[in-house]
Amino acid sequence: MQNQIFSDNLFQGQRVLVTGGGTGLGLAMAEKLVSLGAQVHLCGRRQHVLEKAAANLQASFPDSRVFVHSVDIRNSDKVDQMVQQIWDEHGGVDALINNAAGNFICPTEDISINGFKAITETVLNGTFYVTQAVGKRWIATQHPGSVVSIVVTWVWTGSPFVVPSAMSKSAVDTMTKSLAIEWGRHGIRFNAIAPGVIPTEGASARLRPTESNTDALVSQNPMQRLGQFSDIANLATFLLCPENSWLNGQTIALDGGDWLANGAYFKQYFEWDKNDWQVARERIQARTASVAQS
Ligand SMILES: CCCCCC(=O)SCCNC(=O)CCNC(=O)[C@H](O)C(C)(C)COP(=O)(O)OP(=O)(O)OC[C@H]1O[C@@H](n2cnc3c(N)ncnc32)[C@H](O)[C@@H]1OP(=O)(O)O
Ligand SMILES: NC(=O)c1ccc[n+]([C@@H]2O[C@H](COP(=O)([O-])OP(=O)(O)OC[C@H]3O[C@@H](n4cnc5c(N)ncnc54)[C@H](OP(=O)(O)O)[C@@H]3O)[C@@H](O)[C@H]2O)c1
Repeated sequence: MQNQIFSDNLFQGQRVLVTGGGTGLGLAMAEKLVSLGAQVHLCGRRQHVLEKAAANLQASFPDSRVFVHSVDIRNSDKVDQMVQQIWDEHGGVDALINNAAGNFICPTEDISINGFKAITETVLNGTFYVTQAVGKRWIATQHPGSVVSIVVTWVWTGSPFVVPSAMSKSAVDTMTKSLAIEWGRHGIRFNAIAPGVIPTEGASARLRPTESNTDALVSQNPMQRLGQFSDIANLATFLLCPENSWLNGQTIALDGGDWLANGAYFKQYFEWDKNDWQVARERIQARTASVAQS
C-alpha cells in the first residue's frame, strides 16, 4: 500500500530536511520519503517530540537514517547553525520541505502584537530563514535542489479569523513563484502544496478548539471526505522527484475541490459571541501550555 504509486528506493541517496517534521503532516511526508529510501532531517522546537518521531521511523524502517534538530525557525542564527551542521556532518540535503507553522483562530481586532509575531515570524520569517540558508549553500556548490512549501487554500480565498497565517502563507506562496524564477537557473525548483482540511492534533486544537464533529466539512466537500496523510505524502513525494525537473513555480491545491465549491473556511465563527471566543482562547492556550510542558 505504502509504495503503490512510487517505485521502491525511488529516494535512495536523497537527503531531505523537513521543518515541523516531528508531528502531523510533516511527519507523514517524512515517513513516506523514508519508506522510499531517503535520509531525513526533522526540525522542530521540541527535542523529545522529534526523538520519538525518529525512533518510530527507525523502528518501522530499520535501514533508515533519521536525524533531529531542535531549532526554533524564528531564530535566524540557530537556523543557519543547523543548516551548517547538516552540511558539515552529512554533506547537505537535496530537498527541503517548508512545513513548520504556527496558527490559532482569533478575531483580528483582538490579536496582540506578540500573537501576530508568533505566527508571522514562524510562517513568513522562519520559512525564509530556512530556505535562504539551504538555497545559498546549493548555489555556492552548484548543487541542484527542490523545495516544497506547505501553504493552505486561503492563499486564494483569504480567511477570516486567521489573518496573520493567511498573510504569511500568501507570502510563502509568492516566495515560491519568485524563487522559482530567480533560482531556476541554479537547478533549484520551488513548488507548494495548499491543503484543505487534513485532520491533525496540532491544527484541530487551534482552529477548531470547541468542535470535534467534522460531518459538515465532509458533506460539503465535493469528494465527500477530508484529507488523509497519504494524500499529502504522495503529492510531496511527486513534487520532489528529481525526474520532475521541469515542474517549477506551482502551488497545487489538495482539498478534494473544497475551496472551489465553498470558498473560505471558518465562516461559522461569525455566529460566535464574546463568550464563545473566550472559551476558544482558553482551550487553545491551555493546549499550547500543556504541549510546552510535556
Ligand atoms: C485548513 C487548516 C489550515 C491549517 C493551518 C495551520 O497552520 S495549522 C498549524 C497548527 N500548529 C501550530 O500552530 C503549532 C505551533 N503553534 C504554537 O506553538 C502556538 O500556537 C503559537 C503559534 C501561539 C506559538 O507559541 P509560542 O509559545 O511561541 O507563543 P505564546 O504561547 O507565548 O503566545 C504568543 C502570543 O500569542 C497569544 N495567543 C496565543 N494563543 C492565542 C489565542 N488563542 N488567542 C489570542 N491570542 C493568543 C499569546 O497571548 C501571546 O501574546 P501576549 O504575549 O500578547 O499575551
Ligand atoms: N492540518 C491541516 O488541515 C492543514 C491544512 C493546510 C495547511 N496545513 C499546514 O501544514 C503544516 C503542518 O501542520 P499540521 O497540521 O501538521 O500541524 P502541527 O502538527 O502542529 O505541525 C506544526 C509543526 O511545526 C513545528 N513548529 C511550529 N513552530 C515552529 C518553530 N517556530 N520552529 C520550528 N518548528 C516549529 C511544530 O513542532 P514544535 O511545536 O515542536 O516546534 C510542529 O511539528 C503547516 O504548515 C500548516 O499550516 C495544515
